Amino acid sequence: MSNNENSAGLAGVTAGKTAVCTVGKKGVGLTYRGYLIEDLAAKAEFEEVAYLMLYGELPTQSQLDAYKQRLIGMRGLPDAVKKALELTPGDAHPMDVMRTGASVLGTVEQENDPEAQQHDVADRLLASFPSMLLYWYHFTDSGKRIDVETDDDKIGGHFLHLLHGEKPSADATKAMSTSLILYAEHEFNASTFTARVVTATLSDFYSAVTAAIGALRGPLHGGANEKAMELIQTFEDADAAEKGLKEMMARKEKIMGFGHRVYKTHDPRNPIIKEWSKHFAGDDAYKRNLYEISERIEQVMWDEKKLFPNADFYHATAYHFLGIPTHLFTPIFVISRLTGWGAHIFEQRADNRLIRPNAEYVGPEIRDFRPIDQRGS
Ligand SMILES: CC(=O)SCCNC(=O)CCNC(=O)[C@H](O)C(C)(C)COP(=O)(O)OP(=O)(O)OC[C@H]1O[C@@H](n2cnc3c(N)ncnc32)[C@H](O)[C@@H]1OP(=O)(O)O
Ligand SMILES: O=C([O-])CC(=O)C(=O)O
Repeated sequence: MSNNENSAGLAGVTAGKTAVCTVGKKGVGLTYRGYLIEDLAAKAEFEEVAYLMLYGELPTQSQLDAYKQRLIGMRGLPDAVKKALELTPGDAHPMDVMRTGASVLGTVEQENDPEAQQHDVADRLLASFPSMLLYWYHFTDSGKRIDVETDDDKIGGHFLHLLHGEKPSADATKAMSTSLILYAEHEFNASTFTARVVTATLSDFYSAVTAAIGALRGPLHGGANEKAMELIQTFEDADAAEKGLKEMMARKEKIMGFGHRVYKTHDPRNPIIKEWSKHFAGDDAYKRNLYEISERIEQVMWDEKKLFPNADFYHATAYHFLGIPTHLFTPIFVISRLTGWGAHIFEQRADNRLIRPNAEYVGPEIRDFRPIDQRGS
């Protein structure tokens, strides 16, 4: 491990080894186990990428078919989880619902023998996260207890089916699959590093995942896609966005969905999801306006600050055009990133050492202790 001087936020510090992913490596912006994100997004299904993450190699056709069937069979929720979701308030943030759902499942289907169980636990969470989220969503919205076990073979299609109550179009399913691929993995980002820290204490898979969800929830990480949507919707048109953005920058406000700790000029995931956003905007006046507002924000951010959209920015309008409510955006990131977290949890377990860095002490020198009755009022 290197030990840099100015390492606030561990910026620039190499905190361990991984064979899962490269981020910002010259010439190859993002790779999962050696495969370019552009190839995976264009040519693979999300379930292939999930398999690559969790089992180490791309599946053959028969392995993929079997894997999809396995995931379909793992979508049901135990009664205890349903009851807990029914008791969770409708105004809870859906990321808290994901965290709670994962935690309750971990009490019912405990991981007591990681070596034997860890793949089952990872697949179970992957398969049942959409069920948890949308069971809670419909129950608290309308009191309806939905059947969470559709026969859609793709997780993205299954998600949209549960959300809207009808089978999605092929286009919508493809867009969701691409989105899930883009969000699946990103080296030592804050949530994955959190999962590894928890794992390194020899804790269980569910604890690592619930902690990771907590880290992903914040607007400096996964929560940025929701904040980006809220921002885009505050502007009437592109000109108003330009004016508003400049005022925000004058006030030194952060614009969510822009900038990145590792990428310095662009995020390779952005053009891929931007294309889907543009595709769904089409000629529809309302959607076109939101897309144009987004493009103007992108332009202003580059002209004024040389900051570029990260993976979250155009995910906002892409999801919005798919009819997904804004507060469900970051939970979709959870469904996808579970695969990356899983890969890192397995990798950490295979070559473990407690993660426990030092701190530079900046507090007071040793001083006299005064009993409480001598400290004044
Ligand atoms: C999928 C993901 O998790 S991608 C990241 C999602 N998060 C966001 O979009 C939140 C907005 N972006 C940010 O806050 C940051 O760019 C981060 C958190 C992604 C990276 O943070 P860091 O590497 O610590 O960079 P830091 O926040 O120090 O920014 C460096 C400089 O750029 C500025 N800057 C960075 N991002 C932004 C932004 N989105 N809006 C305005 N200014 C920004 C900072 O104010 C800072 O300026 P200064 O040097 O004048 O103080
Ligand atoms: O790598 C990061 O810091 C954040 C990010 O883009 C991700 O987790 O997808």
